[in-house]
Formats: sequence, structure tokens, C-alpha cells
Amino acid sequence: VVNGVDAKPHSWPWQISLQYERDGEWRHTCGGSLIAANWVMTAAHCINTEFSYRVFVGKHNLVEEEAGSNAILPEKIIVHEKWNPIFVAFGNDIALIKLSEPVTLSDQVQLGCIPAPGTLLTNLYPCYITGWGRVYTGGPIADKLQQALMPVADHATCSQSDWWGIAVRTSMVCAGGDGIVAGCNGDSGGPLNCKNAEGVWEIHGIASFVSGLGCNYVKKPTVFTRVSAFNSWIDQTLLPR
Ligand SMILES: CC(C)c1ccc(NC(=O)[C@H](Cc2ccccc2)NC(=O)[C@H](CCCC[NH3+])NC(=O)C(F)(F)F)cc1
Repeated sequence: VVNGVDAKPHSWPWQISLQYERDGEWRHTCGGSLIAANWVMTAAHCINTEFSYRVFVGKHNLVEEEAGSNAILPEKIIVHEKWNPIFVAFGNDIALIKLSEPVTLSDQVQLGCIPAPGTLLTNLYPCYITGWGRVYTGGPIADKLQQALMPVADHATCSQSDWWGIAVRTSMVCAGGDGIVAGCNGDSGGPLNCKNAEGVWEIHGIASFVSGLGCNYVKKPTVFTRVSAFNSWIDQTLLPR
């Protein structure tokens, strides 16, 4: 997250760190959200079938051992069947990770809520991006979980020709675009957190892409997969048959 602040530890208890193993070391690659005791929602572009992954729950500082955190191996990873790795602009940048065992919920490990199907947020609706991604374009990833207020840019705004134009679909949600605050590499797969009218936090987006010209680029808001466009896919994956 570019120009974010350290989150209060465990204040986004559904946020996970998706890590892959390289040279015997586990490395943070993406964010994700716990949506059931044994299911994590992340971005399809985070998944590379050549890698082995683990899901770290209950984390705040990635470079410290923390009581109450737990690393779990996936049992299976389901990438949306319409995801096309060639072109992130086609959308469907969503994947579900079934954990090899259900996590124990606690103050530090909680489930995130999915919005009602079809929910669209109005322009400038206040949401927060959270993640351990780069703290500036090309920079290091964060040790401590970062958060930043990122108002929604509705489709009418985000699809303007000097914004994302036709690269953004209605199955996506945009946030930010002020050239200051943005998601960045490593925030991929993480949540766009928005409080609903009842004061309940919901996961409205899955961080998908930013401009190749730089993460915080004016009129190029961070683009998220719109979760409320995938309720049935999620339900059918979690509850097959
Ligand atoms: C819509 C289409 C033209 C399009 C395709 C790709 C992009 N952007 C990108 O690909 C930029 C490139 C980049 C590298 C380094 C620093 C900043 C940005 N990376 C990204 O946007 C990556 C991964 C996207 C998956 C594509 N294989 N996503 C992210 O960084 C995140 F966190 F925002 F989700 C932007 C637009």
C-alpha cells in the first residue's frame, strides 16, 4: 500500500498473507481474506501452479513470530474457470483456497463478510485497502500490515477515457486514483474493506491491478475484482452439488 499507515494490530482479522516457498524460504506474495474457517478468497493472478503455498492467518508483522498466528497448507486451490492469465483486464481475477484444516477463530482470526449479490457502491464511498504490498512503486513490501482510506471511483468515473477506459469492467470496482494512495504489488488478492449501512465491514473487492506506469498514478485507481459479482460462484465452490 502506497502512502498508507500501520494498521492497529489484528484490526482486519480476516486478512491473510499468502506465501510461497522458494529456496527453502517462505515469501509473502499476495494478500487474501478468510471467508470461512477453511476457505480463503484471493486473486487468481496470485496463483502459479508451479509453486507450493501456505496461508498465514493472525499476522501483523511478517518479520516477527507472533502468538496467535498460524500457517496452514492448502488442500486445494480453485481458480475461476474464466480467468485468463494473459489479460487481467478480462476480469474473473478470483480464486478460492481450501485449507487443509479449518482455522481456530479468535480475536486475531475472524471471518470477513461478503456483500449481498449485485451490491454497487456509490462514487467516493469510503473504503480501506489493507495489505503488506510495496510501500511505493518498486519499493520494499511492508513488515507491518498497512491500511489506507481509498474512496470508491464508480464505474462511470473509472471507465472514463483518461481513467481506465474500457480496461475496466462492471465486474470490477475501482478505488483511489488521487495519485497518492494506492495498492501495489503484494497487495494483490487482498481485500477492499467497506463498512455497510449497518456498520458491518464487508469485503467488496479483491486487489487485482494497478497501472504499469506506477502504483499510485493519478486517474489510474487500484482496480479490484467486485466480490458482489461472484456470490453464486463463491457459494457453488464452497457448497458444491
Ligand atoms: C488492463 C491492462 C491494460 C493492464 C494489465 C496490467 C496492468 N498492471 C500490471 O500488470 C502491474 C504492473 C506493475 C508492475 C510493477 C509495479 C506496478 C505495476 N501489476 C499489477 O497490477 C499486479 C499484478 C497484475 C496481474 C497481471 N499479470 N497487481 C497489483 O500490483 C495489485 F496489487 F494492484 F493487485 C495494468 C493494466
